[in-house]
Amino acid sequence: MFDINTIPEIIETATKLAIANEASAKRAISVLDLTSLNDDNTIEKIEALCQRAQTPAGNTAAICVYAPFIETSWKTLGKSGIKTATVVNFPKGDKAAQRVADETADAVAAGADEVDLVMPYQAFLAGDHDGSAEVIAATRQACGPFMTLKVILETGEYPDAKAIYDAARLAISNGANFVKTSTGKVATGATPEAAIAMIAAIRDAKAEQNLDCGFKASGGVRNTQDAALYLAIADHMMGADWATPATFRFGASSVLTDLLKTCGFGDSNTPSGAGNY
Ligand SMILES: O=C[C@H](O)COP(=O)(O)O
Repeated sequence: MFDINTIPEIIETATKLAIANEASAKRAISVLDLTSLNDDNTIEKIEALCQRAQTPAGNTAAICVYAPFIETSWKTLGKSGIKTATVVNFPKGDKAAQRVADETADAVAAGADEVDLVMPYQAFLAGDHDGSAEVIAATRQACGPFMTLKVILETGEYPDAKAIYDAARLAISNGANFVKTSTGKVATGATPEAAIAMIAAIRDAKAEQNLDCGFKASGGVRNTQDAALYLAIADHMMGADWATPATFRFGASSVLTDLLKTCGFGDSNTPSGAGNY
């Protein structure tokens, strides 16, 4: 069972373990969902994003785009092996279950490999756990059994780490393949405290329910040092070989520039004027 009092100790240990070097930058690139969720996206910008995901330090795990760009993404990514992720019920998490299921079915039909769902966090925080579970389960069903479903908790809006832990347990029980911290659209994105609560939920769901789930840190992950700290938290809590693209992701729009710089590539892989799609 999760003990909230262990958080400072875990952060202290992980901070000592976190090293912002080339190895951790390369590892972060391999688990990165390179994200562009801006209102001014265009086909050309998403094509450039897909090119950028194929970096001189290795491919990212996925790109994450709004639904109208799913087809552009998978066509541009071709046989690179990089997945196309999209978002549903985004960013407020306030749509009815049937509407979210329809949105998900459309994303699947358009060729998305992965769906990032905003859980009805406001309803959850108001005590409506059944309503939240219904939306997650409906999305799981629309995805089918094999598609990767990431459930965004929007942890910056929660009163404490215990509420984050409880929301993560609810998401995992209802079919999440990943629990993800944030949309990037509210003031507070990923934090080490939220990561620890969510990874504790992942660990407990495995031990108590034999359910497998991964973790995605998103929102405000800006540099190699940030990435190294989240990887060190996962290594410390789950073991050094746990975090792979199947279990761990970063969702970030701008971290790639610093990760490449750490790998010695400067801005050479950054198209002019880009860096924050
Ligand atoms: O899912 C990822 C977030 O939308 C990206 O947030 P960011 O722009 O703070 O990196």
